[in-house]
Amino acid sequence: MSTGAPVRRLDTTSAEELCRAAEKILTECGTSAASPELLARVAESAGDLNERIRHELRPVDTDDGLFVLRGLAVDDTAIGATPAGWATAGDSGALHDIVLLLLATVMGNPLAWEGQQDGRFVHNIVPAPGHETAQTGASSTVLLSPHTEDAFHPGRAHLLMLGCMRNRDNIATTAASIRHVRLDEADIALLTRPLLPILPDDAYAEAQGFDGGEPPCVPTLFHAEDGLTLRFDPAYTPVDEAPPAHRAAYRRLAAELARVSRAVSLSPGEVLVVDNDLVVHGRVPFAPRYDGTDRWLKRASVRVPARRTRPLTEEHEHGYGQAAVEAHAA
Ligand SMILES: O=C(O)CCC(=O)C(=O)O
Ligand SMILES: [Fe+2]
Repeated sequence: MSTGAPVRRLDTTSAEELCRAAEKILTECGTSAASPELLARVAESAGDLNERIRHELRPVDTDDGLFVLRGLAVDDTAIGATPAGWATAGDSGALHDIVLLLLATVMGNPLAWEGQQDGRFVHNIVPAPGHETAQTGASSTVLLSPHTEDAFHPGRAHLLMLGCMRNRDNIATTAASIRHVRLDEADIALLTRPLLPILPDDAYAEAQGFDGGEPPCVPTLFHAEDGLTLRFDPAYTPVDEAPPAHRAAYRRLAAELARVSRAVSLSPGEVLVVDNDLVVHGRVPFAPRYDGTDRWLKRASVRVPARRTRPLTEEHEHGYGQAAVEAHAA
């Protein structure tokens, strides 16, 4: 069930075609872990997918800044137990990693990070013991505050994909679009000024130790050709260092995002696609089960070549020494 999110539906033939393509690649490569061979096979296979699949994966085209793709199936028995953490997930649900990579490749260029989840292109998002209150995907009992994915980095995704494997308690992802927010011109003017840095989040231990330069100050809002975009991660932004007027504007933006926030509870097989320049996402708190039946999402990040949704000055940021790795040659 998804509350109010635009839905796009893959027909059965297309879903089967995707599944067969993924099975073939998995048989040939034996794993969904990144390798040049796997990525080459994904690129080739994505190029052969039918027109209807391409149509359903057209760019996000409403102010909601997201859509839910339905029609794919997940066999709850075949995927096995929910892994106890990303580090031990290995090839669990590998077929679905490859399906997600194929979809990501139709929409753009999948991204991986050397410093996150062993450089995999598809991440496992599961609650992990000891991380309950972290501000990362591994948390559970706290609200994961609304954020732009990898906001600290100039190479962050344009699109974020969350594919649902299991979600027995219907735990919602939250999503709030900057295009639904009401702010006055003075607040917008303040928030388009580069006054505050966004520091690397707790999923990036190495980047947090970076000593190769000062954290760059970045604007929170940006006037792109087709409207406002945002780069927002309050849990990793030292908002208290800004002058009072700026702080107040930042708080009003946060309140507006909370006001327009929607809950999207994914069912197995559904894939949520979020425009990471328009929408901040998070997750409601929940009680982890830790018995192999926990909520389990697969996450992929996508760069869309030639998108003009960000200030050009981002190109000069050091990115805290983290390198985003693109799956396919540009
Ligand atoms: O668990 C969720 O619904 C979202 C978690 C999250 O922020 C992410 O995976 O990037
Ligand atoms: Fe996230």
